[in-house]
Amino acid sequence: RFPLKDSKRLIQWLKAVQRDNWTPTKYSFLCSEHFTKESFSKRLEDQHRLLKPTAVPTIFPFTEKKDENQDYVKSRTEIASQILVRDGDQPREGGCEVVERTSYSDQDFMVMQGSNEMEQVTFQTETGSVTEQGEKVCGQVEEPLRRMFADNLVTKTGLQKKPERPSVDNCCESTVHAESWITDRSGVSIDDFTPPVSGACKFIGSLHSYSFSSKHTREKPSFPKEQLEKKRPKRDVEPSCSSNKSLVESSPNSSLTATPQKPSQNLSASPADLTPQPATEAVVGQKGDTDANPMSINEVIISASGTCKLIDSLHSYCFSSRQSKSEVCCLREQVEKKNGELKLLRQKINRSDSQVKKLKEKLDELEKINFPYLNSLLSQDCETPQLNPVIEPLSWMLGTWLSDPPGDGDYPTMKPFQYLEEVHISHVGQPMLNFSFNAFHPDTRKPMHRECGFIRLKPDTNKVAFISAQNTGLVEVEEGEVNGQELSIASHSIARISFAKKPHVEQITRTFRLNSDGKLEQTVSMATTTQPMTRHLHITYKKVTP
Ligand code: HEM
Repeated sequence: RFPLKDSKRLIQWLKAVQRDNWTPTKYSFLCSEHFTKESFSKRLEDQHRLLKPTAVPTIFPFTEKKDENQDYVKSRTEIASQILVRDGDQPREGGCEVVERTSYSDQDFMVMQGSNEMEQVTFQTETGSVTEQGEKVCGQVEEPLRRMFADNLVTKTGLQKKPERPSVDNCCESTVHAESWITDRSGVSIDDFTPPVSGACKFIGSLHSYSFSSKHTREKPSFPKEQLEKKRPKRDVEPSCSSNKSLVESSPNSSLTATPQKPSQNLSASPADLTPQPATEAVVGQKGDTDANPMSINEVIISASGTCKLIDSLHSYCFSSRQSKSEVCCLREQVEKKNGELKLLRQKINRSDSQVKKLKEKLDELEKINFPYLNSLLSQDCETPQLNPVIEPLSWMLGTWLSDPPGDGDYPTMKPFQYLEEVHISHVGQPMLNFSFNAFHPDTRKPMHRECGFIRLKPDTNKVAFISAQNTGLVEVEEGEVNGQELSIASHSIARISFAKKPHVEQITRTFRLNSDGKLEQTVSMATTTQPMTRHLHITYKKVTP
């Protein structure tokens, strides 16, 4: 820094600088290149190079010597006195972050012009290697981050607007190199890095600006210098990434109000990583000036890269969050699609249910047809009237009976056959029994022989009359006796339709018996016009109703 408080030395400096119409401020710095080796001493504790309080710059490759010009010297003296009157504040540490390359009379020398506005950027000679280091660090970060960093740097410094000056020394080479690195990527907006339509990303993106503005705030650290010095790593220490904590600590005056929580386990840098590192020797002046410890550009790069890494790690949460949201949306679409399919399936099921219901009804009908005896069972719901006492001797015949096993049929004129038969013998309170015999084919369940009629008892006797009408066109009356649980009857009269099939039956005998096992047994014999009395049927029934 220019020794603004030391008028004598300030005049010497200004005289040496030979710059017209220029007044140094507390943000003005002179490059260490303009001082002899002897102008520096080393700090005992850390061997840090310090400018001696008596140092005056002497190294200036001017082609013209103006130091002999008395007017010029006078002018320098006036300027120095004005400064002393106007500027009573002691320059503060870190008061300059950005330096300006200036020249005078076609001669290049370095004056670092710092301001809170970070107007311009120039690298010092010494920072060249460190800048490369910074670039290396930046090069390790992802391209979007680099671009974002460059964008921020350009935006903040207005580098694009500054015409590039020809370089004449190492400092300037560094400058040019850095500028080209920056301007090559200057067209990229931070929005390019920030995911679109993401409030969180925008917010985190805004933290990048804080990562730079926080450098400004380091000009005015809230903690004592000693504390700061302890936190500072050595200059030759490789800068590392910063943690979230360090971000907060390094920005004591930042208006950052949100503190991201635990951004990444990978970022393990200590809080000291983001504390201002010692500026290059070129910007260190006398003892009083050593307090002025501005951020050099390499520190900006390094710290910014570390901070940007940190902020970048926050973005990963945004991305994962957005990815999760995307997955949720995807799943929601799938669920909606499945719901649609489910709705269609339900409609199909309803239709199927309806069809099943109809089929079931049809099946019931078919079962009734195929198993007419079951159908008969259903009809048993009717309340049975009181049994007429007249027919009490035949009461053992009451009930519904099913063939068990299938009945056997034979006759000399035919092959033996089997058949199923259901028998209903009931009463309605009258002095007679109602009966129906329905035979079915055992395999096809097709109806075969059927007959129905009445069984009457002659009151107070065991004489029984059996009146039957058959589907073959035969009408007959059989009479006989009931003895116990056996009824034996024989044809009394037979009539038939005129077109009855031949051979005509001429005689019929039957026997009903209730066996000891509770089964009803029937035997039918007949005589036809061609065959003598021969058994035609034999069957036993199992009672299926109480
Ligand atoms: C009391 C009752 C019945 C009488 C009077 C009767 C009478 C006859 C007569 C006259 C014939 C002809 C015989 C021949 O061709 O030589 C016949 C045949 C036959 N009957 Fe009966 N039948 C009776 C009950 C049944 C029953 C319950 C079945 C059981 C399914 C049955 C099944 C047959 C069969 C399969 C034939 C031989 C084929 C035919 O001529 O249709 N009959 N029956």
